[in-house]
Amino acid sequence: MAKSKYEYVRTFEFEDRCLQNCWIVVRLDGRSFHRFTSSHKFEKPNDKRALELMNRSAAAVMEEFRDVSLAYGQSDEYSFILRKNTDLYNRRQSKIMSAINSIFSASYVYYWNTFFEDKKLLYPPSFDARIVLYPTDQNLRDYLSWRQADTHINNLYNTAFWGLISMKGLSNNEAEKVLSGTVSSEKNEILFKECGTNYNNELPIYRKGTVLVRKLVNLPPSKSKKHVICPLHVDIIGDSFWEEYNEILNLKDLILNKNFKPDDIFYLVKRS
Ligand SMILES: Nc1nc2c(ncn2[C@@H]2O[C@H](COP(=O)(O)OP(=O)(O)OP(=O)(O)O)[C@@H](O)[C@H]2O)c(=O)[nH]1
Ligand SMILES: [Mg+2]
Ligand SMILES: [Mg+2]
Repeated sequence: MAKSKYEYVRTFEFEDRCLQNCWIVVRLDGRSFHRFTSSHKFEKPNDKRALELMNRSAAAVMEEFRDVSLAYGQSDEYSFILRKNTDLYNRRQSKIMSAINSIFSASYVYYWNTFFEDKKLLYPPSFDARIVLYPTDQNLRDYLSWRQADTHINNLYNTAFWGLISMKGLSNNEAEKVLSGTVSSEKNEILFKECGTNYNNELPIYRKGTVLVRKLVNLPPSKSKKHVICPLHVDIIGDSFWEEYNEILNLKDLILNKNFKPDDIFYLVKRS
């Protein structure tokens, strides 16, 4: 086909392929969610429905892209891990990042009413995105450990902060002063003594965040093998998670999961 004289503009495009052999991590974060969560009166410090909406939207990304082998979310952020040998979009950064952000953001709006039946969406939420490449398995695990440690630090602080305000009647400034300079064990103790709350009894979804993993399971009634995405609220810093889900780092196919109970929460991947 003859080329038009305008064709040369393509030469301005640049190559943005992710380096081979690296884990690709896409992290999304809600833009100005301090404002968004207060406009929509999210519960403090954690709104379970909002976290479940984030999880549903992240599962939509995993339904679309098989090469996302794991995702981890907390607060207004989600990280998506693509297999290190993926050739999705020829590993082009801008394509991968923008497609994931778009599916996630659209799903967040699409599923809003499923989780907030009684709340109207007042304005369009939006998310920023970045992409980071990690060359070693250890780097990838350290990245995920960093995000889960962040979940713990923020959630312990927020639980103590809002506990002092709602149960002890302190002002924001007073609560901030009580917690200033305290280490984790002191925050745990303040929560227990002042608010009667044992931090360990807080919901795992708040304390650990959510990791989305793929499983191959037998589902009733036909008992046929189905590919599902399961939200887990478990430790991903230690070795046991990585031993149980060793196919993720070893880039192996899923094997039938015998521990799966059909009343576990899961999202069915429709196109097999
Ligand atoms: N009430 C409530 N607020 C939440 C919840 N999850 C997240 N947030 C709010 O969302 C904010 C997320 O923090 P950041 O991502 O650092 O800040 P941001 O306001 O989104 O600003 P940028 O990310 O820089 O655009 C928190 O500071 C909270 O104000 C929740 O479950 N309940
Ligand atoms: Mg944010
Ligand atoms: Mg954030």
